Amino acid sequence: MSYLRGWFSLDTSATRVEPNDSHPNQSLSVPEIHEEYEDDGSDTAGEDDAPPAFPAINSAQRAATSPSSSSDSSRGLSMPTILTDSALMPPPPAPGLATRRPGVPPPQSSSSLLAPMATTQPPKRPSRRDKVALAPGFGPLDWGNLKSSGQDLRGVDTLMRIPPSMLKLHNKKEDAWTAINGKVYNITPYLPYHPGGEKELMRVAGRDGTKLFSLTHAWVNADFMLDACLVGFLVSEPSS
Ligand code: HEM
Repeated sequence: MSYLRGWFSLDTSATRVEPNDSHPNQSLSVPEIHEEYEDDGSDTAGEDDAPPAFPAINSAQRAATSPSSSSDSSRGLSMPTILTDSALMPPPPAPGLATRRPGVPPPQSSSSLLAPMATTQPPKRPSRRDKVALAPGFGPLDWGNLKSSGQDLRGVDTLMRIPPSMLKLHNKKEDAWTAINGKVYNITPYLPYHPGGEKELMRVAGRDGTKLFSLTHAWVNADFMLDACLVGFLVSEPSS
């Protein structure tokens, strides 16, 4: 501790630094550097500067270490214990990745590190019931091309006001109309392009198909799909 005294006392051993030209108002008191920092015990009777044992003598950490080094540890000089393989936590009993099969659940084990079941299922195949093989040249892009070709897909000269009794007359494949959201479309040209098949599409021929259409695929934009097939607007039956 004696070496610290030089910092706090203004005794004569402090070297005075005279102000120089560049800092005329400053003066610094620099302690004289002592030869050695070791405590000689002469003026610090009763003080103990030895660092505390770490871990503390009675700590749980020390109690957990090997008793063979107890004599060293009491002086805080113990070496850390190096764990052998058998002292380490054993690895989980998971089977290798090579044994995993998609769709086959891993053996039930709470300690398994395998991915959860949901990610081992094979992709779901679409239901065959709804799948319809479209003829070559009748895909969505082909329908888009036909719509923009300028070909007449309406079959009428002007847009009409169409009551249900008139709609009803157009229920054949060669002449099929349906109403979706108040608009009447000629669906005959679209029949071979419909991804759900002709048969399903014909279920709404000659009638208001809004409900069945929305129940089947509300996300499909009929307005856009059939804009080139618009023939008129559904109106209520005229009272005669
Ligand atoms: C009247 C106007 C209709 C239009 C413009 C239309 C259009 C479409 C379109 C664009 C798809 C493909 C949807 C997708 O991949 O997400 C589709 C699929 C389908 N549509 Fe329609 N549809 C119409 C009416 C109907 C009707 C009345 C039915 C009968 C219930 C129907 C049954 C189906 C079915 C089952 C599919 C699924 C086909 C598959 O994924 O393989 N559609 N339709």
